[in-house]
Amino acid sequence: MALRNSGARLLRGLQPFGAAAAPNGARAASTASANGVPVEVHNPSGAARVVVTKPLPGDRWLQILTAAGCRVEVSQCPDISQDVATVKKLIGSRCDGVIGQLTEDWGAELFEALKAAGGRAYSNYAVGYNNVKVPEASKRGIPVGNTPGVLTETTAELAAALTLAAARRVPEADVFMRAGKYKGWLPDLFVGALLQNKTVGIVGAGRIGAAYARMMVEGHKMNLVYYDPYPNKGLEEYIRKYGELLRHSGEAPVAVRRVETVEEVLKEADVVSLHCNLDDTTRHLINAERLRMMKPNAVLVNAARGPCIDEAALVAHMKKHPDFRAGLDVFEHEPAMAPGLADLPNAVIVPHIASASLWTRSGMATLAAANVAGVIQGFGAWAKPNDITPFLDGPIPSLPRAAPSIVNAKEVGLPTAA
Ligand SMILES: O=C(O)C(=O)CO
Repeated sequence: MALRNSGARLLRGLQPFGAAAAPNGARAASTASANGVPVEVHNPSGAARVVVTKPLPGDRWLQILTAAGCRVEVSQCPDISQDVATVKKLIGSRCDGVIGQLTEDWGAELFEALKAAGGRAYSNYAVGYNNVKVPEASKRGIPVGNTPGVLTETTAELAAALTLAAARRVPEADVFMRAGKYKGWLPDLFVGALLQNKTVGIVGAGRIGAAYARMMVEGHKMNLVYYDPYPNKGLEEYIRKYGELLRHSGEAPVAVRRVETVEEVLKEADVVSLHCNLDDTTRHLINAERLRMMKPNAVLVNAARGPCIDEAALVAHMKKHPDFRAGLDVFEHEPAMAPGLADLPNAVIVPHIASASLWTRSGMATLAAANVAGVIQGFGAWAKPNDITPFLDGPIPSLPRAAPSIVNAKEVGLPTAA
């Protein structure tokens, strides 16, 4: 069921993102039609045409594109997910670049349409890009951007919130209160799990996984066990130093250990949080067999990608083990949920909002725009993709002359720019 944009905005209680924003020096938006799809047009006389498939928050992204001489057309299509046919209409016969969404299927058909329209750049408005068949873009010489760095803490905070909510049964207790069922304090009312001094396990110790691990280790003095094909020495060092600090203060120190297999994490941890990319090696990483390896009262958190968990197997496991808890931000077949999931009191479920802080969502827009504007202006790929802060504030004319994060820079021969 496609929710209409306007309805969704009402639900969020927000003004439409970017509507009629007139960035410095640019004229206010007008409306037009791109092959029947309504669009809002900014900087109509811009030399390069850039399509943005959804309204985005803030207006720095628009300032960046208009300063780069782009005419910007923002889709006003009311469907939440725009299908390939709609995006092709938006691309039309001339399009220099697109900022697209993780809900769109960017494969051969769309990259062919973009190439045929003279397209030179694509950026996902997301750090994850499992919706993008990058080799199809590379084959056509189109750089693909993403938005790392600005989601790290926001996403990790939501994963931590899901962990606490699941461990301490917050949504269940909230529903109970609202139903007027609270008749007085009881020793056994909504008894949950204490996190302090337990073991948190993470699968994937990249930026977001490491930030989450720090939050759980520092905040709750948990020990960390992690699986990642590559050691995260910085994280290990940080936790060792924190352990030393605790020891000096007369407290039990915390420990960190990298293990060789996902199974070791699952067997050992009281809380397991997934922070891996979705690819063929991580699809159904958590299946019935691996769920059985976990402690029957463990907490499983997923703010990565839904298909990393076999959701039907999870539902069956949670029915059998009512003390097993899950905190899920993402779902295998979004926006649908596996039958029975929504009825489980031991599941905490939220609608893919891990990156939903205004700072992050605006920063993602800035980075996506800088990716597209950078490539269109002939800049190379930013040499320090782990430090995108120079793009986030400061006057637009002084931005680095680079595209902040291009995932296939090497494949398309984009040079590195400092
Ligand atoms: O950026 C991503 O990959 C998301 O899932 C949404 O923020």
